[in-house]
Amino acid sequence: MAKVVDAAFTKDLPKVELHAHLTGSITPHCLHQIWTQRRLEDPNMSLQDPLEAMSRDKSWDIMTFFPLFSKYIYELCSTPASIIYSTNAVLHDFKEDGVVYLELRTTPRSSSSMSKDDYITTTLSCIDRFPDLNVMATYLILSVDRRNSPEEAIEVVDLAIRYRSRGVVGVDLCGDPSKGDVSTFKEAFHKAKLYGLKISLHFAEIPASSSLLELSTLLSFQPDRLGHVIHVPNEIKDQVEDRKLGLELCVSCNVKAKLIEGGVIDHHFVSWVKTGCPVILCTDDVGVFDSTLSNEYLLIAQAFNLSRNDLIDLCDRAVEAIFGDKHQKQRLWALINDAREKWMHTD
Ligand SMILES: CNc1ncnc2c1ncn2[C@@H]1O[C@H](COP(=O)(O)O)[C@@H](O)[C@H]1O
Repeated sequence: MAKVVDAAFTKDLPKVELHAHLTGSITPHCLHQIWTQRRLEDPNMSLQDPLEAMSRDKSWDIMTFFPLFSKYIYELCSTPASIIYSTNAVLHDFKEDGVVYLELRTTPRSSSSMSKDDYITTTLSCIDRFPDLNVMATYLILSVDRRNSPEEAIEVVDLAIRYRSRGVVGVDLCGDPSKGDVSTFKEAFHKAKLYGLKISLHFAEIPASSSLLELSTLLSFQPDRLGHVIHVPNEIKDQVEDRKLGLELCVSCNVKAKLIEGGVIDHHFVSWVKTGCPVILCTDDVGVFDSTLSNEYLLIAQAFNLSRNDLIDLCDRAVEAIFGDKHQKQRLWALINDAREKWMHTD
């Protein structure tokens, strides 16, 4: 009997998740709990119920997606209590899906009841206190938003340096790709590199953010990994391949936010997986796009006719690109070897 790739198999795979935005990973259900509590405290609160605002039949594009955070979820999750509740839920959800190593990324933000420092220490405390740390190791990446000023970007890097000993492993550049001038962040990313932080960059998400100038500037930041890599011109593709950069591919996000034309079968996974770059399947924003990491593996297997061994190999290569240390890598490779052994003997 052929050994099928099904949901039980992809859930059991020891997966690493390297591109998950914390706020985008909160489910509408969890946000609804926070909304309900807020309504009890303030019956005049006018924010829409997340079950409606983020209903599953809603369709997203670049114009509607980014304001969902800046104008809605950030309003809802603006207190330490809501950050604790939602971060714990996100950690629990990834662990339940069979994630064994997680790098969560988040943009430091403040509100009337917390500073950026408070936001980060609150998130790090949730990670420290997570009861299943031995099952799922979690690290934090701090994000610079493309709308940030150069000073704000340096502030993010300084925070990352300050909280390094507590589990911050790198910095990211994210946000609406139609906004901002990436060259203004040179100094910030240079400082990050100088202090030994790892760098991941959102790269070529839309045609407008894929000019030779922008992509060459981003490569000059010496990134360790790139996210999305959709509209990459050939000369830049060669450089990415030469450097063997880790590539964080977010299939459902790209399809559902219409960053690519067509469906999963049309995804650029197929062109990158043939290169020497480690390809890492990631969820991006599971709370919005409603596809868990195990489901991403299933979708890719179905679309490209991949076997169990192909998926185990994919998990194996992904480990090369983690920002964690060699002990984490050894732990992950041991888990992957165990999975290979187990599934070889299971129908
Ligand atoms: C198409 N995918 C994407 N492309 C670019 N940036 C994205 C993103 N998905 C999420 N973000 C960035 O992550 C923030 C939310 O999480 P945090 O508040 O940081 O935890 C968004 O505001 C956006 O800046």
